[in-house]
Amino acid sequence: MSSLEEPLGFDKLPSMRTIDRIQRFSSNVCRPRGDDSNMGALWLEGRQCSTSNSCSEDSEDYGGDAFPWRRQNRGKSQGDSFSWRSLSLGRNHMIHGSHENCSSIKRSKVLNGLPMYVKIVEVGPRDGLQNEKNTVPTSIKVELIHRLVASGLSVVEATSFVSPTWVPQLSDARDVMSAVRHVDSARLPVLTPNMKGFEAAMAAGAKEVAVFASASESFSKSNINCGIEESLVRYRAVCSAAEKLSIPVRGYVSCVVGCPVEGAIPPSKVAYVAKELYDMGCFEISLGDTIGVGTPGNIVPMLEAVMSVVPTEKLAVHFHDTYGQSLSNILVSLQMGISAVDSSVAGLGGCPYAKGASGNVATEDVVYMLHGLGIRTNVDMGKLLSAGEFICNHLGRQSGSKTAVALGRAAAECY
Ligand SMILES: CC(C)(COP(=O)([O-])OP(=O)([O-])OC[C@H]1O[C@@H](n2cnc3c(N)ncnc32)[C@H](O)[C@@H]1OP(=O)([O-])[O-])[C@@H](O)C(=O)NCCC(=O)NCCSC(=O)C[C@@](C)(O)CC(=O)[O-]
Repeated sequence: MSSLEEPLGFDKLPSMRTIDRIQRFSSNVCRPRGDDSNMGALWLEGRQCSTSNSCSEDSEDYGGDAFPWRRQNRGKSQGDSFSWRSLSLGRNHMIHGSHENCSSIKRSKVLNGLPMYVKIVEVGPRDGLQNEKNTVPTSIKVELIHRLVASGLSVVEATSFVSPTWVPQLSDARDVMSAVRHVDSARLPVLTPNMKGFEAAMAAGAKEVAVFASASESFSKSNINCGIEESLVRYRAVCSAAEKLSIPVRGYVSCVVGCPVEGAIPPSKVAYVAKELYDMGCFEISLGDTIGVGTPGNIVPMLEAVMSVVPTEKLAVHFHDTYGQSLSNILVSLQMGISAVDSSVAGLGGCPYAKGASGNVATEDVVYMLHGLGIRTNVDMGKLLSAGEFICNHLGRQSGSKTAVALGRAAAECY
């Protein structure tokens, strides 16, 4: 067994003793109801509601030492109640996800440190499609972006201004960006590996960019043809040019727990690269488990190391689901105070330069879990499902989202 295949122990994990107190309310999707038919909704022990209906922690019941990393993600709620929009699955069939309000949420020692709102960064049109063998027409990519934005996602990574030799699938970056540049209801960042990419992105109308470094020297070389230090020099140039134009720059760190060449990556290396990106001006650092080998056992120490040098509210997590660990990794990240999560519609994705990398965690599955936890995302599940169905139909394959498959099956059974 290689070091990547060996899961780490549970000694770093928060206690899950009370997890069995969570009771899931089942739903009958064929029978429209407005009361308790919550798709994925959980009654949580541990959240209390003030008169303003914002959930608060029961700090007395909840010894602060148990989760020393719990911190500031309070007060992100933008509304007064958990109100699920009705989810349309077909002609006459609706799933009502009304969670009523948080007064219905009971107390939980395990789950009450979670944020009230999670920002989802949809990476499907970029990370999701970059590895597709067959060329996806520009018009399909543009339509996908429009559908994802229409579902309520506030950030949709649109494409990459990288070398067309390296990533042929995204060689239409300029045309994609030109077609969506006037979208103003969401942010549409694009990847830029160097100044050439940055300048091309600006010329095409991009208003936000992302740079992507690696915590693995070998992966950096195979992905962007230079080592970590040289990549940081390039990204400093991009950040400096971006600052002059008031363009926000997001920073990625890939291979945060494992590299296809080097194996396990020490948390200190991840922390180093994350801090460099932060110091050069990246407004948010997304920590990518590029090949999906992480478990909460190694994600927790990695996050602890990064959080010691970069503020928690500046961090996002980016998981690939190779070993089916993404949702547990996201949950533990939320418990540690993170409230920005990358995901890809229908679970599309994988890096062409990371052997063995599978799809990103599916946005539908993330939204299902978050809504089940009573966490707001502003995403309309019905519209998200339809965006996933659209791209899967085009690609001629079943969705990689278990939620999409289950809800699709449930809808079909209604006919
Ligand atoms: C970085 C380079 C460009 C270096 O590639 P290089 O071959 O070393 O570049 P070069 O500077 O030697 O130039 C060679 C040619 O490429 C051109 N070139 C140079 N730059 C650009 C550009 N921006 N756009 C278009 N063309 C470009 C340049 O103009 C020149 O053209 P020529 O003169 O020969 O005609 C290349 O390695 C590259 O594009 N790599 C990107 C690979 C990629 O996109 N990988 C997937 C990203 S996913 C990821 O990193 C992980 C993440 C973020 O998803 C998180 C996670 O999952 O964990």
